[in-house]
Amino acid sequence: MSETTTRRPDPTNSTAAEPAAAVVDLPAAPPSTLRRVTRDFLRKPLGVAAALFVLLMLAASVLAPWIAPADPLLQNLMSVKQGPSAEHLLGTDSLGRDVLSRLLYGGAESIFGVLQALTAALVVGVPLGVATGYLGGRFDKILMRAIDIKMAIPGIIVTLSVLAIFNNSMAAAMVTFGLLASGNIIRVIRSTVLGVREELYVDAARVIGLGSAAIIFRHILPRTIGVVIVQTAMLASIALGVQTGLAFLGFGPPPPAPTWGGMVSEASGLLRQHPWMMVPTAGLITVATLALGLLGDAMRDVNSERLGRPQGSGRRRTVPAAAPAGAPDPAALLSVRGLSVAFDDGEKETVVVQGASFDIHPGETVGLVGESGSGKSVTALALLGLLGDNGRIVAGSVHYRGTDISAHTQAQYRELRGKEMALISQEPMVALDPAFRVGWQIAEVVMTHRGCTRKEARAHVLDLLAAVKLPDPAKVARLYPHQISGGMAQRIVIAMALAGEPKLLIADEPTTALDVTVQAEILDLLHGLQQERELAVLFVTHDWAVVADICSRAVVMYAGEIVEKATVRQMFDRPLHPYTRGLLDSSPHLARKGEPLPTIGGIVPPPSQWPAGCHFSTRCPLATAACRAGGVAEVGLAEGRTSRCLRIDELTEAHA
Ligand SMILES: Nc1ncnc2c1ncn2[C@@H]1O[C@H](COP(=O)(O)OP(=O)(O)OP(=O)(O)O)[C@@H](O)[C@H]1O
Repeated sequence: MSETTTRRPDPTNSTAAEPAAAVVDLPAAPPSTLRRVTRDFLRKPLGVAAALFVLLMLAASVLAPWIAPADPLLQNLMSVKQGPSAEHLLGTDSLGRDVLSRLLYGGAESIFGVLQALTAALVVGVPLGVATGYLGGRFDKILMRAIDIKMAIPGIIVTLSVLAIFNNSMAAAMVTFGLLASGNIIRVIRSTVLGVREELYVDAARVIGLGSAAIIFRHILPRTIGVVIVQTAMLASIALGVQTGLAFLGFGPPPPAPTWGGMVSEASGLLRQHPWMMVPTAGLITVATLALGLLGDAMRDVNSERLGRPQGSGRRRTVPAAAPAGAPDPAALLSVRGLSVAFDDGEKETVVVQGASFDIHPGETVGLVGESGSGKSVTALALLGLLGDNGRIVAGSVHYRGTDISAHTQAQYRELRGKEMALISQEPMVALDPAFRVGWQIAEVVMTHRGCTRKEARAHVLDLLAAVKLPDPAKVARLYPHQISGGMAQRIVIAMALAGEPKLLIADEPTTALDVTVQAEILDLLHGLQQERELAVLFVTHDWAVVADICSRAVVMYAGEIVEKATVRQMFDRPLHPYTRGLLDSSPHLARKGEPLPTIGGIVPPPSQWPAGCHFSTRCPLATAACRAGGVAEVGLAEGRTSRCLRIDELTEAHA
């Protein structure tokens, strides 16, 4: 077996002060988020110009009583309908009132109307959009149907009815407009949240035991900010149009009070005799609308640059059978019996893991091995209650420290995840939220599970970063995920997994995404941590070299079923299932020099195409008609081994 192990640096050569190959050149500590956002925004000239205009407009409206050159109501019949002059920079109207002063005073009314609409739309739209996207299910269905119905009702009729009921109140009209517009906001935010909640860092947050509220506030809401900003800017420009339109029609403050819409209305009446008046009034509204749109675009771009593009993990894929469950092993930390998992694709439920039984004892490392599509990850996620909305355990039990957790609610799983069991995933980068410094992300887990203060959490974070052999923990803690390498990211994910001091680690191909040298370092690290902390580990892998390196027992899975269980030595010496034998023979680490690498012909059938008999029968060189006739049970063998093969006697004899 020693020939099969990978050659790795000796972990004993690494010290916290001078970690061997783990040492990486750390980038300089990043500027603060606000500084980066400001710097990125200042690089967008149109956005800056729009922001300046909007700020100027707001300031001018607020400061109108102090900066307006004249009283907006003061009439001067001696100088009516005048063009721009030194005395009246934007001319006068039909009663000789100063147009600039009236525009300055009228701005407050328009801006106030826009704010009323935005407040109503955002207060209703953002929480409902986030809740419906995150929770899904019946709440989502009912809300979406309600929005469909609301969309079918003409908004103008509703607004005019409200104006009639509320005595032409502009405030009532703008709030109504905001409420009507909230439907769009709900939809747009919902679709963003639907994408974000599938991200692995959200799963990772669930794994570490964060509740829904914490996940929404810390991980979902920040990702919706860009959308909210764009929607707010778009809505502000539409609301400005609605407010000025209603004022144009004569709603809102009656004359002689200045309003932008009222001034455009007056200008349109004077179009032939005094066309100039239309220029500053309609021009201001047009430029204000344009500026709000450009500002929204620039802020959206800055936000998406800051957060990075949403990283689809591609982990989710589309998908009743049950196996009898035996008694759990009371000595095991985790005892799985007859576990079947199914996914619902909206039309039918498909079983993807069937009748899986295995145990993990305290301090033991068990390898879960098989080709891609065998059901390894689904089994691992089922143990953690992370099957998502369309997956469920349809049969069997999962006993953790003597308690069956297979029917746990998400609230109950949250108590376990992070504190008792933790997950290290395949893709460390996507398990980290790109918006936050890594130190903060680890501190969040520490505070959640250890109930300590921020200051205490900071000390724990540095200890954890040192435990995963990262040089200069204080500097690493200040980095953002995009500033670290894959190997560092995996060390940080491991530190997060250890933050709650779990007893069971589930490592789902934690080295697959890393290059070979880094893989070896991470394996060393995991092995060292497992020994130091006496952790039980379920190591999901397709790599026999990894199994040989760090596992004491192996569980082999094929097409949703466990086909063989044995100690690693037994399995390497005497595989008792044709699939295990085929897998071992085709392992590059076991290849004989000069001989072509044997392969198992064909591919793992998808769950919908599992054969009626032994699942491996379509690829098995030993399969007979009996193998294809019906399901094959798992048989217990000597030395605690099991195999799911009808020809087990011949296989045993062949090895004798
Ligand atoms: N969310 C899902 N919905 C429907 N089917 C799924 C879902 N997740 C996994 N499956 C299906 O379950 C089967 C087992 O997938 P799983 O990811 O557990 O395999 P695996 O052995 O871990 O493979 P890999 O090494 O590629 O991750 C596959 O056929 C897969 O398509």
